[in-house]
Amino acid sequence: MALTPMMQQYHDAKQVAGDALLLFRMGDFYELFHEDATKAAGILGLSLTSRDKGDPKNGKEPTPMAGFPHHQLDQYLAKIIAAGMRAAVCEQVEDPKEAKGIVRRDVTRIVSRGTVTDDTLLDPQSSNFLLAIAPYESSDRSACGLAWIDVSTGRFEATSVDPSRLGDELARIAPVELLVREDRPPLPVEWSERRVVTSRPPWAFGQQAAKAALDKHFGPHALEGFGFNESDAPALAAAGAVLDYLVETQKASMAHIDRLVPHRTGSTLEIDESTRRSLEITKTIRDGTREGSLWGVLDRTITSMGARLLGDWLANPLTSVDTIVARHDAVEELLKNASLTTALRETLRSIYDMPRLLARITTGRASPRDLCFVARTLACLPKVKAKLADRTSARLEQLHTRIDLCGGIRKDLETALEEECPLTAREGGFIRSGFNAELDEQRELAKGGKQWIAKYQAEAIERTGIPSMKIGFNRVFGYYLEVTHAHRDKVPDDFIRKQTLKNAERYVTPELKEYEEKVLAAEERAQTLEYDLFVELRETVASAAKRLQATATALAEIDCLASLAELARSRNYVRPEMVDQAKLEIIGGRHPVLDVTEPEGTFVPNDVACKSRESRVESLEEDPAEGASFLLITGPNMAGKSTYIRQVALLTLMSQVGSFVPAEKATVGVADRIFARVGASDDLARGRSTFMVEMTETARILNTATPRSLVILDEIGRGTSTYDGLSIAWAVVEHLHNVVGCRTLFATHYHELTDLEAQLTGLANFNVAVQEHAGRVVFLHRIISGSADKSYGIHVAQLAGVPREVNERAADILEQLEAKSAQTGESDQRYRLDRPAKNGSLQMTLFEMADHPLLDEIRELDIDSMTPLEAFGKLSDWHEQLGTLQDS
Ligand SMILES: Nc1ncnc2c1ncn2[C@@H]1O[C@H](COP(=O)(O)OP(=O)(O)OP(=O)(O)O)[C@@H](O)[C@H]1O
Repeated sequence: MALTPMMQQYHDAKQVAGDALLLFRMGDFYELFHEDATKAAGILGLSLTSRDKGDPKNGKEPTPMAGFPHHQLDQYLAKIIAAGMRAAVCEQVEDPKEAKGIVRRDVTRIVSRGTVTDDTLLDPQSSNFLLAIAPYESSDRSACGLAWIDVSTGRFEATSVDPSRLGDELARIAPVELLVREDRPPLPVEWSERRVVTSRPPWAFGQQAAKAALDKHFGPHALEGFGFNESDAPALAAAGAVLDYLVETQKASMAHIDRLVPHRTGSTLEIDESTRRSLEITKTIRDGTREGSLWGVLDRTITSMGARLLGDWLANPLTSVDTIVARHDAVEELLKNASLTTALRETLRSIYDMPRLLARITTGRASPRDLCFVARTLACLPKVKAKLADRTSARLEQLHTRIDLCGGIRKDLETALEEECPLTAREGGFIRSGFNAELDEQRELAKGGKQWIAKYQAEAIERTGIPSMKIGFNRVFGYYLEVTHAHRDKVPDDFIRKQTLKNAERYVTPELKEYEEKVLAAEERAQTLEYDLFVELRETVASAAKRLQATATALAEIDCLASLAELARSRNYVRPEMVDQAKLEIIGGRHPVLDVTEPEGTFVPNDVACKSRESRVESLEEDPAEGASFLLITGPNMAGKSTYIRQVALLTLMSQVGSFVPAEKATVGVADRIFARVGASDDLARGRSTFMVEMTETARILNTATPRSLVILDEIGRGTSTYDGLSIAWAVVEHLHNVVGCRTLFATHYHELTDLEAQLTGLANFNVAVQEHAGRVVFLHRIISGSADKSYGIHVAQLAGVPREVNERAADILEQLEAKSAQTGESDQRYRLDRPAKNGSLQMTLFEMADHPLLDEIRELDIDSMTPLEAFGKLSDWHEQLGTLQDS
């Protein structure tokens, strides 16, 4: 059956929309049809109706249909986006009055999580990145290009990474939507969950398509100017893919995306996905929220752009001492000058989210209110600039210079706009009177006309003696005089009847028509003029977008620095001394989150001192008693081991972000990478057990840590049997101490490991002090030198409410086991790993297996040629064989 012209138009639009829900504008409604209508009815709570009755004879079902009034578009877009779907908005693109035949319609934009620009659909405090992943393979290289755009601010960056680092980069950038090649296997669940994943054809990721898209947008040769080179081919392929997608779906000017910034590894601290999660830098492990994370505690910013920048700083701590020190200098100046900081923060309260306003202005989606917000922000700039006039630190000096007052634009906006402006330009009334003579004239005419109509009504009442007669207006007849049936006989002859209602008649007169034309024409003219003036103003601001954006970036940074100063003041933080050596000395350090959440004064501060093997060797020549590189921390459950080691990692990270730290004194050597393996987590989604996850992460640390890194490890080897676990922990300690030599804090319950202090010169034992009082333990949370005497596991079980008889039985068993082990001379170290210094090969001393053939294999093993993961695999293998042997 042939389609009606309108349904043909619908089908054409649906081709463009693809899998996005097509919102098809029909008069004052957006309608959805077919499958889209059925889906929308479920997601959006719309009632499902049908457009026709179908054709039962030919087996044709009625066409499902659902819709909503046009003014509710934003509300429904928000729901569609929240449901992780995309929506294609198909508008009427010509005036129905002027249409010959059916009105023309076009898909004007495709909206998804990663392409929204409306404030109502965005999280003010987070960037909203759309990220493309471009797989890249050449004869000598396999890489992944990544490019991410925040359309709501215009930020655009790209990088090339080794495919193994893809998860880390996704955790760092935290995009909301991913563009992937449709012919590649689906991404692992943990990368795609809570994100929209949009498939794109392979050609979209090709080098040629990318070059064409980038050249078209930025102009030829712009990329070299941005600092890209030949080795960046994967990054550029991704950049082209993401830009091309925007051009295709947004159909608006993307002029605000005026730069593509290369992201270079090495300039920022490398933090892998699991470390980011374990340290709870931007969200908590428990519920994935900002509240309770480091970001939540640190953020005292006033503006949304400041909050986003701080999030960005936390995701990308610095590695250059000079740049970090420049931030610390600025924070210190603001901390010392409290009145300046208070005044700056007060002014920032009147500043709006400029990057997002500018994005809407340059893409032509701004409202008069957006322009009004720009004007208000510009009005604050002289105050901010004046306040920074006497600054002394280099960074504040630079920021002061970067604030461009944009006086001309401010004056234009202030003379043109009313104090309060409406949300849509069509509402009108936002241009000040006196700004444009023609507009004033038309407004007067329209106003005068309305007064005339009121007067005409009064005169008509007097002339006819019909007191209830009133003048009304509708779109069909324009102005009319309404007379109830009771007064019909008093209607004069010059009234022309137009419409009969149930209780009344409607009439027009020649005079009424004449004035109506004048009024309506004036109103329409005023509206058009006002809209044109609005577009002109919008363009004035858009043409200065670059200057305004640079000023906005400076304001965001001032907000961040002032926020760090305010935090340092209110929480009593100190400035860390940054050094270019791999050492760390903290006195009276506190965990930044527990410091806030624990009752005031109850958190017990602790010290730390360690330095990498290299720095230790250097300083040993001066002072043989200089600190260790490897701190082994034992202590009862619940004593505070994990808290302590995390605290050390967090204080290092905070220092490199530019923040002061919760401590009495801190000297921090810049780390190139921080690794945290804290707490057991499994990854059932990828079919990996807790132990497998632990080993993969551990292997990665051993393979990638450098002498400049900081490693914190908690309970390594806990996910397997005691001896396997101990063997692995042992080997890990040796590798980190002997081979890597980086600063390491290792919390463990394997007391056997404390014996290593005698063999490994850079290893020092620490434990967490407890007091035993009337059979109960009291946790002092104080880290002291030396190893713990026992685990107090049973005491903790008692604290946790394990029934008394179970606890007593456990204590009984423990006693018997200890007695047995004393008798036989056996200890947990039966299967200890022994590394003869001579050939460096790892051997296992299996006391009970003197003649087992496995021993030869073990003796011959060249551990140095294996990766740690291979070595662990081998160990597990042996233990398994040993187990079978013992069982038989
Ligand atoms: N320095 C401290 N001051 C005050 N309270 C602390 C301190 N350190 C830890 N705590 C408290 O002790 C609790 C347990 O700490 P943590 O989880 O670090 O212990 P743990 O030794 O790692 O335990 P387990 O071995 O059972 O994992 C924390 O939740 C915290 O409330």
